[in-house]
Amino acid sequence: MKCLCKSLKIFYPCFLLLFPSPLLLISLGILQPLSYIAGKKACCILMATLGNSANIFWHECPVGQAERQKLLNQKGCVVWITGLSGSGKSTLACTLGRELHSRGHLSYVLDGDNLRHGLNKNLGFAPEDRTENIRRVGEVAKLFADAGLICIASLISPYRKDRDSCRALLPDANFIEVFMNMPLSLCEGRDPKGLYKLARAGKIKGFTGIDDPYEAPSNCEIELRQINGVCPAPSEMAGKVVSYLDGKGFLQA
Ligand SMILES: Nc1ncnc2c1ncn2[C@@H]1O[C@H](COP(=O)(O)OS(=O)(=O)O)[C@@H](OP(=O)(O)O)[C@H]1O
Ligand SMILES: Nc1ncnc2c1ncn2[C@@H]1O[C@H](COP(=O)(O)OP(=O)(O)O)[C@@H](O)[C@H]1O
Repeated sequence: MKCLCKSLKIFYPCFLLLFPSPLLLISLGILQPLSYIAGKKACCILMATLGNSANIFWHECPVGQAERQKLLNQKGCVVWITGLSGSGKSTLACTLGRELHSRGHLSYVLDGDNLRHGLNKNLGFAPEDRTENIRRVGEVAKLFADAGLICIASLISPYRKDRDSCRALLPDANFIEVFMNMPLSLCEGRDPKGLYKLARAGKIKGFTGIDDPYEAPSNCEIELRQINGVCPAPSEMAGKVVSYLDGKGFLQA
């Protein structure tokens, strides 16, 4: 075996030099597969140029998502709550987090307002800033799901293409979009932070629902709305999400 590996070590690079495949030639400079055989193990290192980074390598760790999920007895996923300011996103996120916790499930809330105090404090509310905000949170949510957690993201996330980009980061079933379909009049009537009042007075520019668009989802998994003009209690809405997660098998490994 050792002898075979030694021969491969010598002959494999020579073979590639003498007979480079068209695919290898095309990929040179963009993606360079470097294979080596050592002892009984064969591993493949991918060197890539991604975004603005060159010469970066993916390092695979021995403990994977499946093992973490088994440890936690649940499946990692992202519950993405979208809706107007004042529609009840944060309330639902926290109620859901509490409910999952009481059932013995590990979740984590990524709230737009809170993240803007740290990770996203260099971003404002111009369209490109909102897009970057959602992109970052989408990537963080993906990591939490990979860690095996039920990640609850609650952000206005007003643009459909940005939410769809976050969805595309995960296997489709693992991104559960929850639309807080509450009328603007209800949200504005609540106005717990007085922001709608300021927006109506022209003191805040580009406020979602007033002078910046909110694009309602067209393919969400869960839609929450008023029933006979009454908004369901947060616990009722959280219950719907828990039932969905349970039904799809996320609450077991
Ligand atoms: N111009 C403008 N438009 C909308 N919202 C505004 C704006 N300025 C400040 N705020 C406050 O910021 C909170 C929304 O942050 P998000 O990160 O969720 O927004 S976004 O997804 O990037 O659009 C939002 O919090 P919620 O009310 O919890 O939604 C507001 O309190
Ligand atoms: N299901 C609900 N029924 C009644 N009031 C609610 C409900 N959900 C949230 N609220 C109230 O509405 C206001 C806005 O809720 P919040 O969760 O902060 O919304 P968002 O995060 O979308 O801005 C808060 O004062 C909250 O107490």
